[in-house]
Amino acid sequence: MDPSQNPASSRHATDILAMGDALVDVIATCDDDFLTRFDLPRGAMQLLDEPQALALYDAMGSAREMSGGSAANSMAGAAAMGADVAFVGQVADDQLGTIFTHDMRALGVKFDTPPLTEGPSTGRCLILVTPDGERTMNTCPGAAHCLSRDAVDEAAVRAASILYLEGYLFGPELSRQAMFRAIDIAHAAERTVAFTLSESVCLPGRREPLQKLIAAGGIDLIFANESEALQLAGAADLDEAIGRLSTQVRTLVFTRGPAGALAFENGLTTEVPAISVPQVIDTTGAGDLFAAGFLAARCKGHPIDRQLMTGGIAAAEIISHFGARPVADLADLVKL
Ligand SMILES: OC[C@H]1O[C@H](O)[C@H](O)[C@@H]1O
Repeated sequence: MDPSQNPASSRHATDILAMGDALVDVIATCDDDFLTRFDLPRGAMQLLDEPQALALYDAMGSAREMSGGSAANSMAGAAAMGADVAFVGQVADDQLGTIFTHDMRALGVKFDTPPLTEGPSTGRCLILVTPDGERTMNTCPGAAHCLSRDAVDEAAVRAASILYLEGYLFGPELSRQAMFRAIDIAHAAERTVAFTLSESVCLPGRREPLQKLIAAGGIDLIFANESEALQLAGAADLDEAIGRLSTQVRTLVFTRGPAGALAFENGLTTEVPAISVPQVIDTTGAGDLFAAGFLAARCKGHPIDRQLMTGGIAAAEIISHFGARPVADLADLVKL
């Protein structure tokens, strides 16, 4: 049995330790013309350098700032649902880094990666939300992509039932090596390694090393949306993707937006419908909060359908307002 599913026999100090981009989100609304005018990739994520980020920031309308980062959002959500969680990510010794650190700790997430004292500033993600609730992300990763192997604390990885890795951080060689080190430590300690895909891991130059890692048994659980799963597996539909990936990964979890979510584990497919919301305000963080709910329920030993449902409830909460950090009482909503 996957040790992450049986808390009684695998009581570790931490439920989940995540590695991901440490970012502060800058969120503004815009119309579709704005995206066209600035040639922004609607519904996707692109990387910006510092001058590009400053130029886009100047052009954006009034914005609100809040801590973000995909895996960091997941840990914030999992903590809110009662999981004991930790985060490894790189900030700089600056104001945004202080804000990010404060927010993580205030939410109960253990976050001890020392800030960079020289080099790039703390990363930020300029997010534009169109009237249909779709988010377009423009990330200036800054310090986040300076995360190195030294930031991985062996004892902290060993102390967690699940190591949760974010696809965005798999791009730069430096942080990819940090992830490899964490995977080695986690597997030597017989922990579960979960990986959330992002569209960026499907880029040439990233997809191949990820496929190699998967083929070598480096990942036990994958989270993906439908399009990421098809691209990674080189498949035409989800059944084909499951057929290919399930020989290499023990648990596959696919989110399908309004069509719900499904998991493939132990030869069985489990599907759940999406939770409907009165209005989709901002889809930022939907996948992050889905993973948070799924893992929080898994760590409490709930069955796979409850894990999927919990992910769906958390995702529904996050798309009902601006920003990728929960505002409602998630613990009360999911009642784990
Ligand atoms: O998944 C959403 C997150 O991705 C980006 O990394 C942003 O920080 C945002 O909060």
